[in-house]
Amino acid sequence: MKLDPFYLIVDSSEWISRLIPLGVKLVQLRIKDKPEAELRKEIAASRTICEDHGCQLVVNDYWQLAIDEGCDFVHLGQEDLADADTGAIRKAGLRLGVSTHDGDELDAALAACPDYVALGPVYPTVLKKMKWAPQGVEKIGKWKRAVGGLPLVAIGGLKPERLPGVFENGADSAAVVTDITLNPDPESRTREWISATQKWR
Ligand SMILES: Cc1ncc(COP(=O)(O)OP(=O)(O)O)c(N)n1
Ligand SMILES: Cc1nc(C(=O)O)sc1CCOP(=O)(O)O
Ligand SMILES: [Mg+2]
Repeated sequence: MKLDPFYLIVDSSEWISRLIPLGVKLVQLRIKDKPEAELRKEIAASRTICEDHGCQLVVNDYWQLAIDEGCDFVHLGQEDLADADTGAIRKAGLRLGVSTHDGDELDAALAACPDYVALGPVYPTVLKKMKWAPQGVEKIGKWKRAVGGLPLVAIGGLKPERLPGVFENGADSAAVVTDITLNPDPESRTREWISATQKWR
């Protein structure tokens, strides 16, 4: 399986309606702390937009809602992975991505037979407090050797000028939040990301 090299992460269907029509082909809906009814609505609305634009939709955390709404992927962190029914995710035809931050987490992720593995934070991130120091791009090469043919997603502090180092070290896709959502012109920045990743598409 090949992942698009530009992996956008946003926290609402409103962002999805703004940015996906620009040509984004892989997006994660990452919503925290909302009631289930609202989450379900957000996922359903995002799915419709993604389907209309040929974009794959990844749902973070809420694997059952992702199954119910017929999304493409579920992304799970290590704690969510321990609690999730990965058999049900697969049986429903969804693919699975798993976060990793150290060697033990990589072993646990690989044991779940995911469809991609994410490594982060490659650079410092302002989005959330992390208990891991920035990994650096060299760690991407180490991870790629360990995951073999499995797609590897790099995440954390990524910007267009950091992409050559990320891809040259073996990442297959680069995930981004704040470089786009906190940019004064998110639409233009999204277009920049699409063209900056073209060479790896
Ligand atoms: C592509 C990608 N990589 C890593 C994460 C982080 O997932 P997780 O560790 O579950 O943390 P939260 O995003 O839930 O705060 C991700 N979401 N996407
Ligand atoms: C959500 C998330 N997970 C990470 C991990 O290392 O698992 S880093 C991260 C934040 C990514 O946001 P930005 O592109 O703004 O740095
Ligand atoms: Mg999570």
